Amino acid sequence: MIGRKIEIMDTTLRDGEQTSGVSFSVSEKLTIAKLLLEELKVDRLEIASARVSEGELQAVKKITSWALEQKCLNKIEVLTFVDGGKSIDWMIDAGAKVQNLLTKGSLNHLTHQLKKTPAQHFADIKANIELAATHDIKTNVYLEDWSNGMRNSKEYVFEYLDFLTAQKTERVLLPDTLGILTHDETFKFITEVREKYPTTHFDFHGHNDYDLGVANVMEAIKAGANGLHLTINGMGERAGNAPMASVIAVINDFLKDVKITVNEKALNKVSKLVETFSGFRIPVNKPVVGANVFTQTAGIHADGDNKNNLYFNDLMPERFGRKRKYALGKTSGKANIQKNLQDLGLSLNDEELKKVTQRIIELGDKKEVVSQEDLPYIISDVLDSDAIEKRVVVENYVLGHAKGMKPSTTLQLIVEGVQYEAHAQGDGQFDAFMNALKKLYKTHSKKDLPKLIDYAVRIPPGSHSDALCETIITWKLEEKEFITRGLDSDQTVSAIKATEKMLNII
Ligand SMILES: CC(=O)SCCNC(=O)CCNC(=O)[C@H](O)C(C)(C)COP(=O)(O)OP(=O)(O)OC[C@H]1O[C@@H](n2cnc3c(N)ncnc32)[C@H](O)[C@@H]1OP(=O)(O)O
Repeated sequence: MIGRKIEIMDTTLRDGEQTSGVSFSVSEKLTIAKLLLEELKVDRLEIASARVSEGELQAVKKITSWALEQKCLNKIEVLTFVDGGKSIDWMIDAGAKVQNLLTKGSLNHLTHQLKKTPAQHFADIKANIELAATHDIKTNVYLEDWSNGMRNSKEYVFEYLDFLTAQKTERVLLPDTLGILTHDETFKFITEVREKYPTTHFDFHGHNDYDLGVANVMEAIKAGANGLHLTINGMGERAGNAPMASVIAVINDFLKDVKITVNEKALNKVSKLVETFSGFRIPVNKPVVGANVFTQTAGIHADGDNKNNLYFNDLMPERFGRKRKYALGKTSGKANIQKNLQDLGLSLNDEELKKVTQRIIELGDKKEVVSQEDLPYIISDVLDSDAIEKRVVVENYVLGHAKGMKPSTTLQLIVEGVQYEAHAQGDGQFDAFMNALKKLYKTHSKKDLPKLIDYAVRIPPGSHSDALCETIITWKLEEKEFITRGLDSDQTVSAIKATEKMLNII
């Protein structure tokens, strides 16, 4: 089995669409189909179940007419039923040329759902395959509930496979329909069918109910499966199917004798598009495609990467069209900040770096997530506050806001070493703060306070986090206007910080 080619069949548009709450539009299905074949370069696509709806028929028509032009109609597959020809009529109308015929792979399903004997079922299947052939439709056959069949009605499964392998079919599709297999059983069952039917093409279709989807797929390949059914982002019925991105990474890194055509660099792009169209959110810790999986959070990791990429593994983000990131927060050390500064083309001396790191850790302690885009604002705020000599310190304050009462502030201010206190009310918390400040100034200083003439609050431009809020205040003293800024996770506090800066520069 050296250099053995494994076919990758993507069933995002069929089984993936069986994710509860997901329904792709006609144009979304066409866009995804094109991307899967042209950029991701999977071998085959299952795009729908027959007879489902008028919208599904229109989507299949659009995809088959595009595939006909591209000369890849043989890569487009539709799940059909043993229904006396109704599905075949639907296929003909839709212009599809490969059916994946859903048949019963366990005696339990055959007896209780179709309520037929094996002989009746085989006769119906034979008729279906022959009818399809007269319309130039090729047939792959699903043995639905095959994994249960292997556990509980193996005699039936082999009787059926004896019959099926004598029919004119392209591939036999072996689903673990209910996601019940362990990796050991998957290996054992696939080995059994492989040994008994050495020339038959077998696909394995794994579900993820026990989170064993990827492990089972790996064992199926080792046992000799010829093809795999996968979905983007692991979408699919119940807990979903084996996820495309993880499986491709596993094959490329651990099953080096297996050949696949999938372009791993396109995985992230396709995953994001499917996420957008389906509304099915990718968990942030989903291997390969999750938002967090290439982010180093711990300071020790960033330090190790600085020294000799000590915390890299083979899953390099660039392989998948992504980039490594270094998170900013409570667990950041100087190395995390350095990595982000390098990216932004900024540099700080050791003392500045220490202060900026401290500020980020403080924000992290308040559960704030700081983005790389916040960094320049934090640096400017830390260095700016540092550059100003602090004659006046806003030492303590209580901001009161209660329904049916006027907002109020008690303020303690230190001016050149002496502490003063005042209480005032206002129209809002900051207004109350300013009124308390005015009282103190009137009593203890000969200076006038500048007039507040503009007050703007914003999330720092470009920031992708909600960690910071910037208040920009324009003041007027005599004829001179000037601006101070305050940065904090709290809006009122950021305004108070801007005010404290003003007090120290007038
Ligand atoms: C493993 C999988 O995920 S298989 C996924 C199969 N795909 C789908 O189910 C697609 C969505 N399904 C549908 O749109 C509908 O169920 C349809 C159009 C297929 C059928 O709809 P309805 O005629 O309303 O039937 P309903 O959904 O109530 O029941 C399914 C029928 O299919 C029968 N059936 C089950 N398996 C098969 C099969 N492999 N071949 C033929 N018929 C089957 C059932 O016995 C039942 O028949 P009954 O009504 O005579 O008892």
